[in-house]
Amino acid sequence: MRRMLFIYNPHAGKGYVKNHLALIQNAFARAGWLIVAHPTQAPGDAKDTAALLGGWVDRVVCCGGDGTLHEVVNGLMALPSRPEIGYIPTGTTNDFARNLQLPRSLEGKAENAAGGVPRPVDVGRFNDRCFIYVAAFGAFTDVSYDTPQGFKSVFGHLAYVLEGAARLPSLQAYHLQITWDGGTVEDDFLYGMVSNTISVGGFQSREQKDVRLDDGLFEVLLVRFPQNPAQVQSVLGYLMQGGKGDADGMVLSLRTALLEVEGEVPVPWTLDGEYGGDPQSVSIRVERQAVSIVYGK
Ligand SMILES: Nc1ncnc2c1ncn2[C@@H]1O[C@H](COP(=O)(O)OP(=O)(O)OP(=O)(O)O)[C@@H](O)[C@H]1O
Repeated sequence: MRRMLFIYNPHAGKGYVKNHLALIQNAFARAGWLIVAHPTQAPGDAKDTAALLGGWVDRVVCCGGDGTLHEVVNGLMALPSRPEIGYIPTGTTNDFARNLQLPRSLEGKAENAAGGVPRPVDVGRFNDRCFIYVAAFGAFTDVSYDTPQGFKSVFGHLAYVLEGAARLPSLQAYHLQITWDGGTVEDDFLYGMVSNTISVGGFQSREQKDVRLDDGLFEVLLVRFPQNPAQVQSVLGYLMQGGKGDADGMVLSLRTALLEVEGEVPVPWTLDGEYGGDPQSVSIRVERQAVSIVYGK
């Protein structure tokens, strides 16, 4: 019998999954899986459990938000041989899940996690950690990990928006030297993002429109720090038009398998919406097709 490890965060989103565990596990059993279920007990538990038991199962089904998926991927990346990943998004934002064209109903999602086709997906290596869909620094990147989970659960997306507005005056410039496969740039930056996803927080850059999750390349968006009102307008216009154009040279967008970021001071990053530390130098490498995720028709 094929073995499945079912890791779920009972608090993700509004704790929605707690009332639907029988439906989900029934779909797994119907598809012939032997199930070991583990509700996460604390931050870090999904990663530890995936690393501890991942080598013993054929598939790990992760149920929660982007943070839980991030942890499961980090746990599995520590293994020499990795089981397939099924994903049932039940978090507040579920940004990454938008890439997977999952069925709308929870039962459909569970059936997909149990019976769908595994497809290769690239993983980003960020110094000694991994990320599945985004690593970012600068404006607003602290919002997703700075919001207490309880608050976020009740007010959902509204929390992100309110926290973001409260932080508008505290925008900071980061002086960075950034090197990628095809060039290098040194400047003051407002925001930077390395991603493997069609959108982040609902925003889509030009490169993200035709993303492939398994091409060995991540999309990079770098926004220079605006030095005068005209540049502020250019950046705002870019954001409001949903990532069209290059904002009069204020925005750089490219694709690469490697990105090195050198700061003059420590720079706080977020990885998949979780706090990623504040390293002064960062090396990001794409590990092509490092995991298999079950999705698509
Ligand atoms: N039992 C637990 N108690 C407290 N925190 C937990 C527990 N289990 C998991 N976590 C942590 O909760 C954080 C958020 O989880 P998750 O991403 O699944 O849900 P979410 O925040 O509702 O969704 P999203 O990330 O999509 O906004 C993760 O960093 C995870 O480590």
